[in-house]
Amino acid sequence: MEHVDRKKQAVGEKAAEYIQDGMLVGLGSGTTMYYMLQALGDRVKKGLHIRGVPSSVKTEKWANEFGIPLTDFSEVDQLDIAIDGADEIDPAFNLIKGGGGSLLREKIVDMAADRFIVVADDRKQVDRLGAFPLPIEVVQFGWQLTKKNIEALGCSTVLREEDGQVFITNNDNYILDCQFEAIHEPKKLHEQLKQLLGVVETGLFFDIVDDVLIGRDDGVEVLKR
Ligand SMILES: O=C[C@H](O)[C@H](O)[C@H](O)COP(=O)(O)O
Repeated sequence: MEHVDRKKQAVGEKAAEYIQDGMLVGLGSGTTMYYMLQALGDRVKKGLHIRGVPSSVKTEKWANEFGIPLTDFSEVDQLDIAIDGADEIDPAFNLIKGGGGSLLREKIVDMAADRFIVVADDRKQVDRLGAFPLPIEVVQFGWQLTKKNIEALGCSTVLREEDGQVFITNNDNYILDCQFEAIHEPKKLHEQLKQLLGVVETGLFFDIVDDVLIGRDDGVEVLKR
């Protein structure tokens, strides 16, 4: 296993310990979450009773493989806890998410939770957001116009592709990866972007994180709001 994967595994396993019997759990997406789901599956096999709401088709598939019982927002409208990965985390616990293209469902799931815990390895900690291109989910129709309107806010954008094909989200939208010089005011930028026709959601998450678990060489560091 690669060094960084060991850190992801350590935080994933630590995060699974936060989940208590009877909880409704928001299940984030990404490679770090894979290890959380694996550890949670082990606890379920040992008798833990929980139900999870997955934030992507891939997370749903992994949860099924690990035997984690699932539900959805037709049955529940509040979650006890959500655990999710991140692409960047600043000192104020603002996040960039969406590197895997799941930002919209993740935001719906994470914001429905009473407590939101982020899991990441130490490469994700930054002083200021923006080195990682900000993923923005846009509707397919007229995406070229939406791209120009986003770029007018001061960034360059790339339409995301995967395996030579345009990447399509679980919600049948596109992702524009937007490189700003630096993101000084995440909330303000998010609000400006949301005004633009064609923008479905941004990968900026703010004001919702409770704890951050960081995987380091010497173990897992727990940062509290
Ligand atoms: O769309 C993907 C999500 O926001 C992920 O949680 C994020 O990209 C982090 O993923 P990973 O743990 O694979 O670095």
